[in-house]
Amino acid sequence: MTAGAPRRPTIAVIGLGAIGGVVAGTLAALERHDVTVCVRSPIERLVVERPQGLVEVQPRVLTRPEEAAPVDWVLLVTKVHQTASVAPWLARLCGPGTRIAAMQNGIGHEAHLAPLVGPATVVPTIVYYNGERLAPDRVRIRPAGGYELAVRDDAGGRAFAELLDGSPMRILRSADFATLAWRKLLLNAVANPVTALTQQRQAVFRRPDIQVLCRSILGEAVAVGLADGAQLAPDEVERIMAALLSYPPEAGTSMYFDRLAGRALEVDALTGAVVACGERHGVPTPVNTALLTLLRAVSDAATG
Ligand SMILES: NC(=O)C1=CN([C@@H]2O[C@H](COP(=O)(O)OP(=O)(O)OC[C@H]3O[C@@H](n4cnc5c(N)ncnc54)[C@H](OP(=O)(O)O)[C@@H]3O)[C@@H](O)[C@H]2O)C=CC1
Ligand SMILES: CC(C)(CO)C(=O)C(=O)O
Repeated sequence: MTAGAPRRPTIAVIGLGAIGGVVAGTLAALERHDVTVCVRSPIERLVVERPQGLVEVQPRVLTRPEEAAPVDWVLLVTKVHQTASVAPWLARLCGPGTRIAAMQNGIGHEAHLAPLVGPATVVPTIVYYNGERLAPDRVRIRPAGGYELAVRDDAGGRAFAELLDGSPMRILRSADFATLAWRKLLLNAVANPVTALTQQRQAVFRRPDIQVLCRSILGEAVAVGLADGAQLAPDEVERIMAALLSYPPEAGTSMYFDRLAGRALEVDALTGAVVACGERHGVPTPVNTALLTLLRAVSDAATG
């Protein structure tokens, strides 16, 4: 750094998979930040395939938490069931001024993360783009809908959005983040289980019989969301169906790729969250409960 030049924001990305790889590559390509990736296996470079063209970057790579020091931003981009395993990274990277963008599907991340982040502030972030990991050092983004990301319209959310200023990422700032988080959970309640259980990419949602199933999953989940305080619309089921069908047919889902690879599924944070919330509010969820049972059996067999 030259004398007098402003200090570059420091950003550590934990979870260099489909979503983390895209955001790490996008941030590093801006050349405004010091981007570090925290990984289990080192990489030489990171390539992001975007509709705007390829980006190739060489972020700083750390493989051991002991090498890490507090940063301005941590981007937490593991699956939710992997969060506990990154506690040693969080312990080293989080200081009083650190903000943590929780770029994970599901709801309630501030509460889940509170025991792990010490004095740092959690900034929940919704991810709409579809990511696919093609190799440990290569990812692809498939955008869908009007935005790639959404944040709360508060100081933390706005600061996160500023990190990506000048990039192709379109970021929604919302005064009703809780409702957006529920809408994203509704999308995941159909997209992820159906692709994982059928082992088919999102083309499967073009089938009329699958659409009937999706509407029953969503009918229950919308009732749960409303009971939980989300401001969902009277035609919410159809809105989510339209959002689902806005993804390209060749897109997978995060759970589909885990199923293909024989990894544990992020089931408790998604279908599990709908069922657990339904139980709390006394809203029956028989279809989602059946999916939960099937997904847990698949996931347990994979890790067994
Ligand atoms: N994929 C998608 O299209 C979308 C995903 N999401 C959400 O984003 C989040 C991330 O999903 P996605 O990117 O698909 O997941 P991936 O499985 O592609 O990536 C997860 C990454 O976390 C890493 N990781 C896990 N545990 C550790 C650890 N202890 N130390 C270091 N690294 C670790 C994995 O590393 P390793 O390779 O070593 O296992 C992997 O690189 C999830 O909550 C998902 O639901 C949201 C929107 C879309
Ligand atoms: C909405 C969707 C399906 C986009 O990829 C997703 O969030 C996921 O794959 O987990």
